[in-house]
Amino acid sequence: MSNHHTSPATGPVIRTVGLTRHYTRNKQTIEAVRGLDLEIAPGELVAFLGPNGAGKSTTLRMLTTLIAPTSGTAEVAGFDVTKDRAAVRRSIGYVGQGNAAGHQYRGRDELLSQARAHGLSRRDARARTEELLEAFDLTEHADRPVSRLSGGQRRRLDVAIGLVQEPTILFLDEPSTGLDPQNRVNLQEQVRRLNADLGTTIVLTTHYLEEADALAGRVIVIDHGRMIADDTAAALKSALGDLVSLELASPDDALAAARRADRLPGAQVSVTGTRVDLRAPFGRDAAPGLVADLATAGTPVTRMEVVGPTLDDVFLNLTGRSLRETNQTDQSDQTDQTGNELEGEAA
Ligand SMILES: Nc1ncnc2c1ncn2[C@@H]1O[C@H](COP(=O)(O)OP(=O)(O)OP(=O)(O)O)[C@@H](O)[C@H]1O
Repeated sequence: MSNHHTSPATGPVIRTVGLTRHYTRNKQTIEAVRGLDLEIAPGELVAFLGPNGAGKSTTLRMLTTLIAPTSGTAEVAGFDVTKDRAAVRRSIGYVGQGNAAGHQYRGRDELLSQARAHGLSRRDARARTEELLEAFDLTEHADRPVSRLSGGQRRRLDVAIGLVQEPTILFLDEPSTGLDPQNRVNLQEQVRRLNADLGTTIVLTTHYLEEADALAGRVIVIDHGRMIADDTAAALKSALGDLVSLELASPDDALAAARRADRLPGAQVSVTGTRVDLRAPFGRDAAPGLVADLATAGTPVTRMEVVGPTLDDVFLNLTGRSLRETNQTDQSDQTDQTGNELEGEAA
């Protein structure tokens, strides 16, 4: 089902073994990333999904050579991120969480000079610039100094700048944070196109479930510095299965129905009053048979609802917490964003 396993002909473009990063804060050790083993093949589109503070940015910053691993190794484009930093940097594009554009410049000029710096002809540079301005809804703001753009407009410009050079491996750290839904969709479209048309390997972080789901490809779920799942969104969801909710005539009937539902392979069953919730792989397919059985047994179902699983259900099942709630309540880790150390000059 999943197509992300390395093909023997090419080998991975990103490989980590036991990749680990600790921080020390107030004499306490924070294990931001704990023993990550990962292989990403050329042309994959991978989303790291996890709540704030899960270790997504730290992983990306190690892979882009901005910070050094505490232990373990990582190779990007065949180069070691600690021994061969310059070579790694030449091979990748990176859009961090901060702002990339110079404040006094105009957005259009920033894009143009980036495009020229990456070797595009004047004509191609102009075409690429206009295309990106259009794609990110920036055309009418393109002649304003960056300092006078809104936060969302600046974020869009950052991502556009990261896309100018069309690198073979592109890292995007929370590219759509701060974007409105329309621009988020535009961005996803750009990312998908880059991946599909040019075969660019793309690794991005997100805490938006919808984004990881929509970009599909491969989703790596990270929590507390560890990889807790790694597959396509579709596979992660289908392994969890559909939620089938049955309404019975009485609580006693509900208990009887639950006992029957419990026999389905892989079923997780709970009863609330007259309602039976059943989560099972292929729950949708099993539901009609179950309903028929219950009718025969004299405990008929009065109402049934089948809901497909979401990635949030997947996260909830793995961690016992909802990713949505985790992101709403766990804002404390956000405060440290600017305190990130930078070892050596930026890429
Ligand atoms: N420079 C730093 N010094 C100390 N602790 C840090 C530093 N950078 C990150 N951390 C801690 O490491 C853990 C992982 O942080 P990281 O930024 O990698 O998470 P994240 O999943 O990217 O979250 P976010 O979505 O908020 O960026 C958090 O507990 C964070 O507070």
